[in-house]
Formats: sequence, structure tokens, C-alpha cells
Amino acid sequence: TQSTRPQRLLNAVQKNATRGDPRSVVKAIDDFCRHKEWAMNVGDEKGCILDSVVSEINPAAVLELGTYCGYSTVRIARLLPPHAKLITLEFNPDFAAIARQVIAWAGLEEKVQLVEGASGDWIPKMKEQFGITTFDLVFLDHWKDRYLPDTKLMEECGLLRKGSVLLADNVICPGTPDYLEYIRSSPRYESRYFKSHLEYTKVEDGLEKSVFKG
Ligand SMILES: Cc1ccc(Cc2cc(O)c(O)c(C(=O)NC/C=C/[C@H]3O[C@@H](n4cnc5c(N)ncnc54)[C@H](O)[C@@H]3O)c2)cc1
Ligand SMILES: [Mg+2]
Repeated sequence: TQSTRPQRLLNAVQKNATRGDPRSVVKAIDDFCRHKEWAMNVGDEKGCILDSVVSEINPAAVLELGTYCGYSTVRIARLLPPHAKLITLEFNPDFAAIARQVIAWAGLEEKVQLVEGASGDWIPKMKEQFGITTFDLVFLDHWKDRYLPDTKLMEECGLLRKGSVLLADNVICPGTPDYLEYIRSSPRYESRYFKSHLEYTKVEDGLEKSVFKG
């Protein structure tokens, strides 16, 4: 049977990366996407911005919306302090299965909880299911029309505290106009745009970092 792109990406990780070495897993995926097949990972250029935001916050509780193959999951989890937790939501079972193996290859299973399901269903259950009070960092990288409804849902469910950071991928390309309009005009957020490029291309894209004011 024909393999899928995520399967070929996983093969590239298992062939070129060292088990237990997250940095080599990140490099293997970036090399695959740059030289073999483009895939919608946040990538190395925006990934460095993601790294600096994670390192600045040093979060104990992180939520990622949209795991895909687990590239940004590994990028974030490799920087987390001991006992910190990253919960990542992915509703496509095939992508989830690949991501689990990528995360395992990086040796980061202890820090990551991959939940198979839709953000809209799981955000309201975060407190009761995972004992989360609030998230220190949320990385939004799922369907672009879900950024705004899920942000409002996180507010309603009390998952954000004064100082919680939302970091949103692709605010230019593919673009998240309704989310940007809301977050930049809301008095409850302080937002900043980090100009960059669509992963592995010269097309403009960027990350929007928004701090919740409570
Ligand atoms: C025009 C155009 C097209 C594509 C691009 C290139 C480009 C560049 C990028 O960095 C991109 O992130 C994207 C993009 O579309 N990302 C969508 C990513 C979804 C993943 O998240 C999963 N998911 C989606 N909704 C949910 C949900 N509610 N609950 C749980 N998981 C969800 C899916 O199962 C996928 O695993 C596209 C640029 C421009
Ligand atoms: Mg993206």
C-alpha cells in the first residue's frame, strides 16, 4: 500500500535521528521537509522563535492544539523543566499514531500527553481529566478557523490566568484574520507579532504572541 507523507516523515526520523536525542529528531524532520517533501511543521525559522518564547516562560503546563506529526511537540517538550507537562490535542488518528512514534523516538514520552480528540470537546475537560488549573503557554497550530472559538472556550473554561501566553502559528499564511482581529483589539491581551516565513519557504508568515491580562 502507498505510504503517506507522515509515514515517510517518521521513516526519515527513524533512519536519520538518534533515539533519545530530541535535537536530532528536529533536524531530521527539517532536513526531510526542506530537501524531500514539504510538510506543515512550524519549521526551523519559526521554531527558533517558539524556542525563545518557551525558554522565556519556562512553563509548567503547556497546551498544543494540533499535533500533526509531533515536530513542535518535540521542539517544546525538549525545553521543558522536569515535571513540566505538555498536553497536545490531535483528532486525526493516523497523524496521532505517527506523532506518538516521533515523540517516543525523541525519548519525550514522560513529558508529553497526546490526547486523540477534538479541541472543542477536550478543552472543557482539561481540569477534571488532567488536573490542570491553568496553562502557562498555549501553542495554536490546528485548523485556522478554530483559533478564535478555542481561545474563547479556554477563557470561558478558566484555563488562562494573568500572564498566560498564547502563541499562534500562521497568522499571515494561511492566515487567521478573525483571531488576529479579536486578540489585537481585546483589552484583555497584550499582543506582539513575530515576523518570519512560512516553513521551508520565502513566503511571509509569522507568530502572534499574546499575553492574557486576566
Ligand atoms: C493556502 C495555504 C495552505 C496551506 C499552507 C501551509 C500551512 C502551514 C502551516 O504551518 C499550517 O499549520 C497549516 C495548516 O493548515 N495547519 C492545520 C493543522 C492541522 C493539524 O491539527 C489537527 N487538527 C485540526 N483541527 C483540530 C482540532 N479542532 N482538534 C484537534 N486537532 C485538530 C489536524 O488533524 C492536523 O494534524 C498549513 C499555507 C497556505
Ligand atoms: Mg502551522
